[in-house]
Amino acid sequence: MSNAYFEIREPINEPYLGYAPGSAERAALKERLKELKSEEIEIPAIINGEEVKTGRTADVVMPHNHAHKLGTVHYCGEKEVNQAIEGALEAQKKWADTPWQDRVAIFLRAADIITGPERFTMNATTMLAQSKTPQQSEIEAVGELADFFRFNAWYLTKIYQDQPYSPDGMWNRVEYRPLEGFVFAVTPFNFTAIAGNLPAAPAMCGNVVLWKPSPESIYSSWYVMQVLKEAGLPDGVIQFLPGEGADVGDPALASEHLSGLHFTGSVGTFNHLWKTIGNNIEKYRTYPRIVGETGGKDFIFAHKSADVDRLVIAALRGAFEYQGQKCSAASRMYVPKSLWPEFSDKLVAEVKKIKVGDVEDFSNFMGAVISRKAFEKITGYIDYAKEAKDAEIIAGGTYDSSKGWFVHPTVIHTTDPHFKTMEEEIFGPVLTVYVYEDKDFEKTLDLCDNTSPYALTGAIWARDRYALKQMADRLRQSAGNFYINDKPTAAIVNQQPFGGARKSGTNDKAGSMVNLFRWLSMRSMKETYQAPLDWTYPYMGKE
Ligand SMILES: NC(=O)c1ccc[n+]([C@@H]2O[C@H](COP(=O)([O-])OP(=O)(O)OC[C@H]3O[C@@H](n4cnc5c(N)ncnc54)[C@H](O)[C@@H]3O)[C@@H](O)[C@H]2O)c1
Ligand SMILES: N[C@@H](CCC=O)C(=O)O
Repeated sequence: MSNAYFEIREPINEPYLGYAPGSAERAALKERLKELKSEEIEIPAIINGEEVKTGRTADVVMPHNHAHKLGTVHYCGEKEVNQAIEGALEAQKKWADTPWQDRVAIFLRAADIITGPERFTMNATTMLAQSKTPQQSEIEAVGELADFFRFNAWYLTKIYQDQPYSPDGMWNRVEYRPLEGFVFAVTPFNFTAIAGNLPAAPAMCGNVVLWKPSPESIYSSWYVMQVLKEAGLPDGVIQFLPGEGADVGDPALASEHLSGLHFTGSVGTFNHLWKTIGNNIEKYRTYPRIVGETGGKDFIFAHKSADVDRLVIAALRGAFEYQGQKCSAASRMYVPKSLWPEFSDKLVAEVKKIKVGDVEDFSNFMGAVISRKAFEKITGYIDYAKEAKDAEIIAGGTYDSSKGWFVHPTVIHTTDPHFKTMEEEIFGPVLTVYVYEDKDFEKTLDLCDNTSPYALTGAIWARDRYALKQMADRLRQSAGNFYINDKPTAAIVNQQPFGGARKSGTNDKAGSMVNLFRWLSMRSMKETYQAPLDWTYPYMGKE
């Protein structure tokens, strides 16, 4: 390979297709959905490029039609994890020395496969596996995933170019090495883009990765792995290890070669993984980097000067798109008394128009929640609100699990700012609103800041500029992604780097240079042109 100094063009965000009636993309997507549904697939592990069928299987079904089987997945355990670690360390010898341009070319090619020939496969598999509408699937399984690959490739070149100062007589250099060992990527069910990015970002930096996808979205994760293989990812660089959490997690975290954890999921799982790493700390050859993005209790805070019509739409989309199963979803709201009658009338009227059902019916705005477990958790909160004296359900509150895990968009009005559903992450289509006295604006900002242990996303609404400033200042630590007169969801790579602090995670912003730095270990190098020939210093000279 030539030693030429290569550059890649600054990417732009992938434009989304609209899937409007009569469009070619709508017809193509419907066709792909039909094809995929007509077949059952077998999902093995992939270790060193080989398909491994363990025989410990589980059914893969659709959340909106749980009787429909999409396939069978083979689960891994300690034996397969240990094989994967050994194979990854072997693959690392070549991969870590592969020039950056050859590494990133694979991910740039994968982005073009995702947005080109496999676009409708990517969209359709996420619709079927995670019950997303075509819109919700397009923005992430196609748009965001391709953006992650393209922008991370570009950021990486910027990092490599960042070099230290060299005074006369020397050349100071920094080498951005991959970590020594393997990175363990553990991914959540709700975003195919996150599932793909968590193993890909460290791999692009020259690391080898064990990827444990979520059992609840294994179907779309499998297709991401196929795209990476198709793009030329060498064997062993990303080991695909489906399985139950601890079956894969315990042996991976017990290895002396663990060099990093790239996690997105719930705070409970992250705390467990962090503690396990802490307990194993003496074993490791290097201190593992720990990156984890976790839950949220995301807010919308309205001032009395807010534009009510726009606020209603932001609340509806922010709370109910993808059934509220976004870590960023609006789940608590603070509305001043002076706006409440108009706001609640309009919000309830709009929520009543929402259609919930099979995502293959494109007139639906919402599909099903991911699993029986999620359904029971969410409906438990709804039932709790139904019984509570200090809360009233003003929209929704109904659910049906006979065919799929359907929960209707639900709005709770509470008189208690610490009501259970104002404080705990529900991860479903439930929005709780607390109405405050206009004169208590400042006190309510304090309340908003102190109510939840999370600090992921938040949105403030006002026309009054001074009020906006006051809100932004007071809520500075309340959200890592902060929105002004917008909904708190739908961050875009390279536009709103994503992540939160407090109990929402380490805020290492997915799809940013900050994230990539976590998978690189700097080696400072100083080359001296004329090393001294004399060990004495001038101050030692005779007076
Ligand atoms: N902050 C963010 O960027 C962000 C993005 C998406 C989702 N989330 C959060 O993720 C959660 C929803 O996702 P979920 O239900 O998939 O989360 P989860 O914590 O239940 O699972 C996440 C992953 O961890 C795995 N896991 C569980 N126990 C494990 C163990 N002992 N060892 C190894 N792996 C283990 C699961 O199998 C899954 O792959 C919500 O809390 C949501 O807020 C956060
Ligand atoms: N990045 C997504 C949320 C990812 C978490 O689920 C958003 O901004 O809505």
